[in-house]
Amino acid sequence: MKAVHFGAGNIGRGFIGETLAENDFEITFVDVNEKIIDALNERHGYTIQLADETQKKINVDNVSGINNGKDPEKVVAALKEADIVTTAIGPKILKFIAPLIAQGIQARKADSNKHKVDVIACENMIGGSQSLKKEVYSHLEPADKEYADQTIGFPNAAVDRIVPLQKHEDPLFVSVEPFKEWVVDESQMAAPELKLKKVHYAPDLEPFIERKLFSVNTGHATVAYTGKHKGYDNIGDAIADPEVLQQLKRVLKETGDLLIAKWKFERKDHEAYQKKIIGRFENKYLSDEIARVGRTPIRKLGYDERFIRPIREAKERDLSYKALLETVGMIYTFDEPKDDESQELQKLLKEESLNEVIRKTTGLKDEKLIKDIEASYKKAVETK
Ligand SMILES: NC(=O)C1=CN([C@@H]2O[C@H](COP(=O)(O)OP(=O)(O)OC[C@H]3O[C@@H](n4cnc5c(N)ncnc54)[C@H](O)[C@@H]3O)[C@@H](O)[C@H]2O)C=CC1
Ligand SMILES: O=P(O)(O)OC[C@H]1O[C@](O)(CO)[C@@H](O)[C@@H]1O
Repeated sequence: MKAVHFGAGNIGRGFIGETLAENDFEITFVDVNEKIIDALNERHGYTIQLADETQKKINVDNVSGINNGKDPEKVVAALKEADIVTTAIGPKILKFIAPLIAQGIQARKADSNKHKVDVIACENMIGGSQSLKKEVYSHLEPADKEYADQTIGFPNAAVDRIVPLQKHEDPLFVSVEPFKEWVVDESQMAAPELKLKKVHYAPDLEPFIERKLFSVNTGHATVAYTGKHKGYDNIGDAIADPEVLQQLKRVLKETGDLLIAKWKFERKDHEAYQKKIIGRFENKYLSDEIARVGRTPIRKLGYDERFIRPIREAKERDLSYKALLETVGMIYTFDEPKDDESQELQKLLKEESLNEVIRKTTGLKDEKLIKDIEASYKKAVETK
């Protein structure tokens, strides 16, 4: 069976590739990074290493690569033959690969291919695959859409594994944490008979993705922004600081109370889940930069993202969101030269009123919340 995977980066090679290979797929990675694509085509395999005391190595074989910047027609040809399509490319990049996926669908239609296939976006976002579907459909004619409605699924998914930036001589080598969880919304699949082992299929993804995004991602980002505020550059150093750890625990208490109220998780199970997450962030075998975990702060400040959505929903339910607000204040002080969005945010704060920047970045219209964030930002500036 054949898989086409967009994004041969950290999670692409370090998690999705591993899982597809374990399920006996021949994998075609699609990426614009020439060095990675050349290495995949030279060696047709790469190694993953677990970041724990075992240092276990896992080989991923039967892989090749296509540079979509240079050879888009080869990507369309691969999509024509694919049994599954996956992405781990970044939420903002999905719209750039959508035209190619649309051409792949048109090529399958031209072949009268009735074989059903799922396109699964493995990105840290709510509704990733459905959002990709919208982009893809914007490039299709009505008859193509009808064909796609019958044969192509876009099931949302949640993927969880910490894969930091990689700095090895071998450009394909990836060091990953041992923990991994990939959940797919079964109700949105076109080909539910194709189930991957080691992937969990849920009748409703929402509780899973919210639990993951508002615990792992809100929590990790809190360590990054609080750590940066205190002058750290590395997640391990930041979380070793009792004040950063305390802020993480306060934030997780707030998102936990919301998740328990909303999805009726058992408190003791959820607390065990949170404890495990903190242990994952403290993993001494991983070296993770704050610049990576805090990357693209404007995206992370979004209306449906890991901070503003739990704040909005906690407010609606009369639950506390004090610590979340404090972290949001610190996000606006995140000045990271390696991150373009952080620089854009700092520029915005110099050129426009604070009120305007908060409205623009969060999409909020709630005056009280906007005022609260203003106060929280001012406090973060004073205490930096
Ligand atoms: N690294 C992690 O621990 C996790 C990441 N994710 C999600 O996975 C996605 C990817 O994250 P990472 O692997 O960390 O990033 P990454 O930067 O390592 O990988 C992204 C890859 O996409 C490629 N790319 C960028 N623009 C492209 C384009 N137009 N066409 C083809 N390829 C293009 C890049 O060259 C890169 O190889 C993100 O949405 C992230 O939220 C989800 C869970 C864990
Ligand atoms: O990819 P994003 O959304 O920038 O966020 C990075 C996140 O990815 C992870 O590595 C895994 O979900 C988290 O540790 C981190 O919070």
